[in-house]
Amino acid sequence: MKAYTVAFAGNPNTGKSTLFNLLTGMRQHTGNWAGKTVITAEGTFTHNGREYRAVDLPGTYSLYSNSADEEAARDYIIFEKPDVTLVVLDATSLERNLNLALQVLEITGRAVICINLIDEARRLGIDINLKAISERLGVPVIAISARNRTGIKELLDQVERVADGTFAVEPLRIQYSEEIERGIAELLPLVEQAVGGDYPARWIALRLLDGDESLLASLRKASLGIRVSFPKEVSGHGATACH
Ligand SMILES: Nc1nc2c(ncn2[C@@H]2O[C@H](COP(=O)(O)OP(=O)(O)OP(=O)(O)O)[C@@H](O)[C@H]2O)c(=O)[nH]1
Ligand SMILES: [Mg+2]
Repeated sequence: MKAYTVAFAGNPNTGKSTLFNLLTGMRQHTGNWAGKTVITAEGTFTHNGREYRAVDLPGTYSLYSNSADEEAARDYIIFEKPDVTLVVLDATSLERNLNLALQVLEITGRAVICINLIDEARRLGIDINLKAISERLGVPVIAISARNRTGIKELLDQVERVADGTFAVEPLRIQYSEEIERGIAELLPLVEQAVGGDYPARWIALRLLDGDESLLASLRKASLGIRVSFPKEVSGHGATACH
């Protein structure tokens, strides 16, 4: 049986490495300051008799191309195509953290949302409606405390269901302004032709509209060349940001 690959994505300091260490028995550095994980770490664990390869991605606030960390996390999800991307969120600042979850869902529906630090949220009196978030996002949403080791079995059960297709994901698709949607519609056939069906064409079209040169460079490196050049005034970030 082939091992499933699970990539851990999330904002800095949301407990990705704490969860990674708990599952793999490894000792990735953890700490309470941002940017601890700079090198992607790999380990393995088993659940229900199945082997999983865990990949701890650097913490990022987005998957645009603002830093080497963001490019590394983005490229891993796009090109390595993990069976499941586990998006680890901080339960005490969900609104900010959900931005990254939405971006991951634009790239892949094979995702599970892991709301970590639920112990801290409870202490602060924060009540989270997991069912409502799951229905809205179209993927499983589980609350855990990596520090207290609670919710881990439920989390891995859902990871398994997404990996083996038992959970039929329906990732939320963000509807942008008419102008942006028109741009996507124009670009989409060209992107699909260039990259084929294995890559997230809508996300790539969106990033091209935003002038994301770094993504283009990564596509070229993967021999998925798209012949586009950006006029200077178009280049930049933010036009399609979902925040
Ligand atoms: N209260 C509480 N603290 C946690 C929990 N999980 C992790 N932490 C703490 O949160 C801090 C950050 O944890 P890390 O695992 O280093 O976070 P990370 O997401 O890997 O951080 P980066 O590598 O910077 O992206 C550490 O001090 C952890 O002990 C949890 O479930 N509850
Ligand atoms: Mg880390």
